[in-house]
Amino acid sequence: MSSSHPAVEVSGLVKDFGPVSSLDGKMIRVLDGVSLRADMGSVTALLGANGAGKTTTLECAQGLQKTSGGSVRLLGEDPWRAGAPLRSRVGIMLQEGGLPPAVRPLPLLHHVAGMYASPLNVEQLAARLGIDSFARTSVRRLSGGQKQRLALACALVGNPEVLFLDEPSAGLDPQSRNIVFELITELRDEGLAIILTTHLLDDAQRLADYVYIIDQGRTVRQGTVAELTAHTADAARELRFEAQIGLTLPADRLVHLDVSEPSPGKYCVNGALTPEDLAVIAAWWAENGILPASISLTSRSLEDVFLDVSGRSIR
Ligand SMILES: Nc1ncnc2c1ncn2[C@@H]1O[C@H](COP(=O)(O)OP(=O)(O)OP(=O)(O)O)[C@@H](O)[C@H]1O
Repeated sequence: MSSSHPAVEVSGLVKDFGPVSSLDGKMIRVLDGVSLRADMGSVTALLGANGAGKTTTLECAQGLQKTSGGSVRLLGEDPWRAGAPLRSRVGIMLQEGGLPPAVRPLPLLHHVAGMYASPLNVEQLAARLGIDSFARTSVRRLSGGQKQRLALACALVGNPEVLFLDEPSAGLDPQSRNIVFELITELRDEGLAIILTTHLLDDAQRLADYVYIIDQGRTVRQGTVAELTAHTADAARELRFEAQIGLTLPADRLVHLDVSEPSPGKYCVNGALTPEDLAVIAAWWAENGILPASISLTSRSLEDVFLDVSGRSIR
């Protein structure tokens, strides 16, 4: 497996679509300077809201879309000009799946496997992804989550070095999601480069070694999940607890924090909480004979980072 190049290197990527009739025939710029790098043996996530430009970035990196500017390298080559040898080293799972409706899963997987020099064992892969349980059903009758698992198997069966996954957890129930996530982690540990898109912060948080936040066609923040969530200057935490309705919290002793009762009996203290603040709150509970029904303390999440950089929630 070659590791002399990054698996994917995108620099200043620009993509225009059009001409668009509703814009008087003008072009529309959907990517305006996306840069990223994905390494072998790592999971790289492109995280962003619907329409941010994640799929278009992947398609340019895969050579499925011609770029309008900037540069793209896939395993050291220009993917738009590259031929079959490069494509055989790359697995792609598109968002729509692109599966032929009339075939059954196992013949389809055998067919795809037959196009590669050293494919994975079809039966083992099918068993691993639970595809054997719906092996006799034609693609058109599969549920969304079943199609998703089959599309993942099709992307994998050629034994690729680089795997692109567009929204891999879309439509999966929690059990299938765990199976797919375990497989992705295992493939990463075996040395594959995995590049995935997601608008689910939890997916990025659970899977990604490195995250690029894409917003309005630009890379706006990048780093490991730990780096992105650990800006000391704004290391926010949130304390939530449930108790009697209508309590007045000691806001005068917590002046640097945001103290609220967002819904009756549910209290929230937000901001750069210190151990001393927690002691103040615990003392106030004791003084007033309050035993909360539930307490939670959470750290700054990727969601907060996304809010910071884009000014809005990802959902
Ligand atoms: N062929 C096209 N012609 C015109 N505009 C397009 C075309 N393909 C995508 N776009 C626009 O480009 C923008 C980015 O789309 P893209 O699919 O890359 O976003 P995304 O981040 O993957 O979103 P999602 O999470 O919804 O899949 C959107 O505004 C979309 O409408």
